[in-house]
Amino acid sequence: MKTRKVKIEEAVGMILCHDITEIIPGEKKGRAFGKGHRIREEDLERLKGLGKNHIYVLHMDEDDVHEDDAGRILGEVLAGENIKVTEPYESRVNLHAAVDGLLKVNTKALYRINRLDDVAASTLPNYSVVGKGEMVAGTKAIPLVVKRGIMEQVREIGKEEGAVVSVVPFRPVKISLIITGTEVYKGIIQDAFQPVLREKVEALGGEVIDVSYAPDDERMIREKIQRALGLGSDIVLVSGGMSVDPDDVTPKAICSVAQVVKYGSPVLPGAMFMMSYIGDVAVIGIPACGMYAKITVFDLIYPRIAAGERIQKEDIIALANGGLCRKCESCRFPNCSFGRG
Ligand SMILES: Nc1nc2c(c(=O)[nH]1)N[C@H]1C(S)=C(S)[C@@H](COP(=O)(O)OP(=O)(O)OC[C@H]3O[C@@H](n4cnc5c(N)ncnc54)[C@H](O)[C@@H]3O)O[C@H]1N2
Ligand code: MOO
Repeated sequence: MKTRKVKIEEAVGMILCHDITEIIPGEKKGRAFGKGHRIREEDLERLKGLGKNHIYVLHMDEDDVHEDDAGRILGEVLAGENIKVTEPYESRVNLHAAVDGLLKVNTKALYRINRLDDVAASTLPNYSVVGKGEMVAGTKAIPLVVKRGIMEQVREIGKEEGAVVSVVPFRPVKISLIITGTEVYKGIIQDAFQPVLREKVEALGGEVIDVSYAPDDERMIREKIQRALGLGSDIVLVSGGMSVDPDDVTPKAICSVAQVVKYGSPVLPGAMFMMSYIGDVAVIGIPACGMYAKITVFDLIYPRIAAGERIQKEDIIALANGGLCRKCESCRFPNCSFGRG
């Protein structure tokens, strides 16, 4: 890239080769003059007001890519399924969710792109629940022109690793709720679990097809799980009785019919969580914190299952970093560090 510095008085009639930005603190940040603008006599006062006594006139070499074109290439490479890309502004391109769903970030590709000089890309955290239209990633060039070779490497990473961001829509899953606890079963206390779980699954498009109650009895809980399977459930949620009391028999009941992925999660709240499967049906043991804490491990794992992911042991272990809830007075999840390691 060759640049020539000229006094603005001498620049009248010349083509501006870069944007000039105007910032009025607290009021606006915007383009005062765009790339390609021919400097006119009447522009001089405004340019001086922006602190510009000189402008750069650019000569771009064959192997230079203008920042806006670099932004376009980055957007193209980053965008996967259900992503819409904006036009560049000062090289920045934003990527938006085209549907409601689960954001998937290809972190390896993201890191490889960011290891290159002169380009940057950032995303919302992997596995965020996003709404249609929401911005999920942004990307831009750092200098005014980027070497073609760098942009070729960006494209190469895209070819090797695939897209960086995509949104997977939630499946219309069928859910059975099994609420355990002798005190609830006998009507000594009112069930407070069902409304919490129902709201969370319905928010992501799930349908509660059955709700049943069981006392702290291993055999009866097992029978309820088997019954839920017979009803064609995609997901079975079993609440309560997940801890260490002699009456806490839910883990045993789940173990007796399902393949356990993991009992215990490095997430607080949610330590007594159990993830298991019977074939493709996810059977999840949810400790009582899932009822009284606003957000638990369930809120981190459930959206992934609803989006069709099969949860592995490593997925649960990986939640440890960022798995500690700050217990803010007023919960701001997902705009906080919980589950964002
Ligand atoms: N000695 C220890 N005690 C506890 C531990 C521990 O490690 N050592 N872990 C704690 C953690 S962490 C959690 S979380 C809870 C897990 O509780 P459970 O899943 O076993 O829940 P329950 O014992 O069945 O019930 C606790 C509490 O909540 C009420 N409950 C349960 N289900 C309902 C419902 N559907 N509606 C309304 N209320 C419900 C129940 O009556 C109890 O009062 O364990 C800690 N303890
Ligand atoms: O399962 Mo308890 O998990 O931490 O509040």
